[in-house]
Amino acid sequence: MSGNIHFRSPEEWERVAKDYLDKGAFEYIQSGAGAEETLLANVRSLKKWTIVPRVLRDVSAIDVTQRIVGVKAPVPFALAPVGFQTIVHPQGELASARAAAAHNVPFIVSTVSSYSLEEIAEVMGDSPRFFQLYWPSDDEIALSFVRRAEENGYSAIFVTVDTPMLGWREQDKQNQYFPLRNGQGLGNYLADPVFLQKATVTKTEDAIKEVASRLFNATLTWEHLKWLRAQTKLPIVVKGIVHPEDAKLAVEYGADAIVVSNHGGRQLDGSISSIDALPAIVEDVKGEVEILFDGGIRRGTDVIKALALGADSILLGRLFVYGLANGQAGVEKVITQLKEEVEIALALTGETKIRSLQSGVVRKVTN
Ligand SMILES: Cc1cc2nc3c(=O)[nH]c(=O)nc-3n(C[C@H](O)[C@H](O)[C@H](O)COP(=O)(O)O)c2cc1C
Ligand SMILES: O=C(O)C(=O)c1ccccc1
Repeated sequence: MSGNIHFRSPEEWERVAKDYLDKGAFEYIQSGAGAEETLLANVRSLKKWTIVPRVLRDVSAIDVTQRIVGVKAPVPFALAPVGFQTIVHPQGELASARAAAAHNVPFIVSTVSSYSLEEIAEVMGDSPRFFQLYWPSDDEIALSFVRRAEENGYSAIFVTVDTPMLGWREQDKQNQYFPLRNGQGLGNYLADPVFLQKATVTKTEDAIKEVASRLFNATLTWEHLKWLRAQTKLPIVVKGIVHPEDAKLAVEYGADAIVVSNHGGRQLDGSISSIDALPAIVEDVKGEVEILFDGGIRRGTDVIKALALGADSILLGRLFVYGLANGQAGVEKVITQLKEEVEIALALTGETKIRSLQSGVVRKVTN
């Protein structure tokens, strides 16, 4: 149910979230790394791409369904993996997962979710879901996460590769705001038999230390991906690619899909905007691997631009997180609003199907 939340623009969703949340939590979500050049560039570069619509093409029957990593979805977007969702709403991932399930929109559970992947699966029934792996410093724990995902109906593993360590987050340092340090985002670790066997956790403080020391793995290479490929039959999605050479390597190492993403400008500041990274990657690997896209998507027209430039589907990050300030109803409203907006934008572009969108309908302005 979307409750009785009335229409809100993306800017309003953000403003409402800002009103609801305390400063540390809101800025943790909103901010980017360093001087926030990349955070801004994600949004600004999307605005530089313009749509050049076609007319008189009978757009009376619109179909925005799309396959997303093996799932037939009613919309060409899914909810991105976002950790620590209880900093936004007490129901956290349970609320956003229920919202996704209500509309059959794929939901991606982060390794640092506040609720465990088992708890989230339970509220989702048979609705589509994927698991995002922050590969821990211990391969046995990594494998245990993957097995739990397999056993609980997650139908793909997203391996995030742009985070061998956390980016330089000035806002969070100023606010001294680190959700992990407050004991958030431990859901998957605290429910993991292999982790519990290896770590001494008698109180929350110990748990935080034990997780923090294992959470990221700066030794990862493409060989790890090869190893994972041999361990699971689930599709593997490599999240966090912006260089075409890495897109080719992802194909070579057996990825089924990639996410063209710079982590919403939260990792390497000064790195290329997602939309500017997309065309070269599409040119090199389109057709060999499914291409997902995220970064700066706030409106239906942004979705159309990224799809026209060759993305197969989109992940929503902050947009749905701002909706979550209003719980499940807020996330549902974000989903239904964006769906309608995508339908209208597709028709007004002069197309009736997502897969008919071609790069000929977009042009980059240079001024
Ligand atoms: C608060 C927050 C937490 C995030 N946590 C994760 C995470 O746990 N794993 C991950 O792969 N990406 C994470 N991301 C990145 C998103 O999956 C996505 O790439 C990004 O938000 C897309 O940009 P957008 O917010 O402009 O849509 C997070 C992003 C935000 C804003
Ligand atoms: O905030 C993030 O973007 C994120 O992905 C993350 C993951 C683990 C710990 C801290 C941040």
